[in-house]
Amino acid sequence: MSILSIEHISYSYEDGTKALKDVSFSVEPGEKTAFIGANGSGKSTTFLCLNGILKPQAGRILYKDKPISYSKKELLSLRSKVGIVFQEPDNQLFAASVVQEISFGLFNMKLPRCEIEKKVEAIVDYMGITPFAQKPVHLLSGGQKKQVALADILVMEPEVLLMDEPVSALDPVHTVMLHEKITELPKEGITIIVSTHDLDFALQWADKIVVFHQGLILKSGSPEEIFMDKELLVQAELIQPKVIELYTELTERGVLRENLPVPKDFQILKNYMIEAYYAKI
Ligand SMILES: Nc1ncnc2c1ncn2[C@@H]1O[C@H](COP(=O)(O)OP(=O)(O)OP(=O)(O)O)[C@@H](O)[C@H]1O
Repeated sequence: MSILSIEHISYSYEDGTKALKDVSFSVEPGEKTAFIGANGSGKSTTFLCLNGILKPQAGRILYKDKPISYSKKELLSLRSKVGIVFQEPDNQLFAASVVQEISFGLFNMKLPRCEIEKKVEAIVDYMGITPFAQKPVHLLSGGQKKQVALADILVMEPEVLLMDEPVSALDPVHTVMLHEKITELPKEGITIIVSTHDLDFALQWADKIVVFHQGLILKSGSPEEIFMDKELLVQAELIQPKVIELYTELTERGVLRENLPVPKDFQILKNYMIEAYYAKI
């Protein structure tokens, strides 16, 4: 069973921009998927369709193999299971204080106050936002808003998390923290789709990469399949991660032996080189 799939969807905005043209793909439960593609290639529009905010003019979206019907009740139910963290947190945050913001959805679900307080406290702690938990949202920095936006969604315990550019505006420490969280969450059964321009992160993190270009999906596959395909990357206006470029060159020059697994980061490549060095002396 796929948890989320789209079949032949097309979406045009009111001004006539054809943002998606016959796009199909599916995501399995617990899978870590990265959407990559140049600016304006259709990644965010796909997110908005997946969460039911936009309704495609053609094609259909299935949640757990059942097509979504767009009735008010079903959309509410879909959005409680498929949470979206927007690229711009200001599109998502509107309550006065951080704690009120994170509690809002739980109050809407009419949970008992003590349960709400417990859940909010746990998520504030998990996301490391205790130092500014009582602050008004509009006084937070861009990166802090980003953390609150994620807490806001996580507290609702979604089954699928859509994250549009999750680390833009985050400093290095919070980038690492967020990367750790989105590596941990799938182990707890949450399916995550991330839209990112950070191809090094996509290579390390994702199980599956989906390449967007001008409203089309050019290819989806494992990080190795995608990032070793230089022609595809040129067509998609993307740049091959440096670690793969170097690995390819070292293999072609015979410095590294053939058939070593594609390295996901420079630490692995360094280990290959140390091994190659000792094999030669
Ligand atoms: N509200 C809108 N009205 C009209 N056109 C839009 C609207 N939102 C997006 N578009 C257009 O739809 C196309 C796809 O945009 P989308 O935001 O989905 O791309 P993206 O891949 O997420 O880009 P980025 O990497 O820059 O965030 C672009 O041509 C964009 O200009």
